[in-house]
Amino acid sequence: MSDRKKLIIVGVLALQGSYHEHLAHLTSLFEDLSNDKEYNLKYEFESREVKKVEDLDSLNGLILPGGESTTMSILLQRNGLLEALKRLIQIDKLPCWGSCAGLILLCNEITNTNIDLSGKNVEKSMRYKSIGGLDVRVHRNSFGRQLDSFSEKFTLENFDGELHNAEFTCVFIRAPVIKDVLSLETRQPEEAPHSDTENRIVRATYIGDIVNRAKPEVLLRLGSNEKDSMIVAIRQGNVFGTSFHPELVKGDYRMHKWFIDRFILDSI
Ligand SMILES: NC(=O)CC[C@H](N)C(=O)O
Repeated sequence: MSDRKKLIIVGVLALQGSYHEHLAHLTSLFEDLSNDKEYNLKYEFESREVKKVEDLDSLNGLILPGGESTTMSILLQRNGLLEALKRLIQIDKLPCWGSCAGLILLCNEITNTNIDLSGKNVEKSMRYKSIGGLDVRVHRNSFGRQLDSFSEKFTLENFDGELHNAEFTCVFIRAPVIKDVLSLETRQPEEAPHSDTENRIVRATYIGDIVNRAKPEVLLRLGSNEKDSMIVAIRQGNVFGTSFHPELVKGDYRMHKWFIDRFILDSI
C-alpha cells in the first residue's frame, strides 16, 4: 500500500495586480504535474487566493504578484496581513516569491517610494511599509520613461536545476531594480515616520533570526559589469524575487515549476 500523498498548497496574494495570471500558470502547471509520475505518486497540488489572514493557514508557499506595491502595502496593513506575513516569511521561513511589485514588498529597503502617495487609492496617513525578507535595497520604477515597459530574452546562467542556462522571456513593466545587497552588520532600524521625499528609504522591521540568515544570491543581473548593479532576480533562503513578470508570459510556467521544486519541495 502506498503512503498517502502530501497536499501542497500554494497561495497567491489576491488583493490587487496580476494574481489571476499567477493562478492560471499554477493551474496549468499542476495539471502537468498530475500526469508526471515523479510528482503524482507523492504530491497533490492546490492553489489558493489569499485575501485575509485566515487564508494563510497550512500554506506551503506563497506568491506575491505584480501590480502596484503602494496599494498592496496599504491593503496589507489594513487587513492585518502585513504583520502575519512578516512572521511567516521572516521567522517561519515560508517559501515566498514576489514578482515586480511583489518583489518590492519583500525587500528590506525601498527607495523612490513617494510616487504614488498622492494617488487616490492611498490614505496619506498610512505609511508605505514592506514585509521584508530580502537584505537588499530596491529602487522602484527604475527604468525611466522610454523603457517603462519592455520584454527581452535572457539566459538564466545563475539559476540551477531545470532553469540553468535556460532562455527566458522577461517582461518588465515599470519595473524595480535591486541596486544594493545590504550587509547584516550595517542594517539600520526601521525609519521613523517623516514627510515623503524623492529619496526617502522605507525599511522593513526586522523580526527574524539574524544569525541563521541565508546569504542573498544574485540570480540575474542586467548589464555587463557588477558596477551597473541592475539586479533583477535574487534569492535569499526561502525568499525569491524577480523584477519581471513570468506570470505574463503565456504558456511558459517553467519559473513557477522552479519555485515549487527549489523552494517548496526542497524544504519539505
Ligand atoms: N509591474 C509592476 O508590478 C510595477 C510595480 C510598480 N512600479 C510599483 O512600484 O509598485
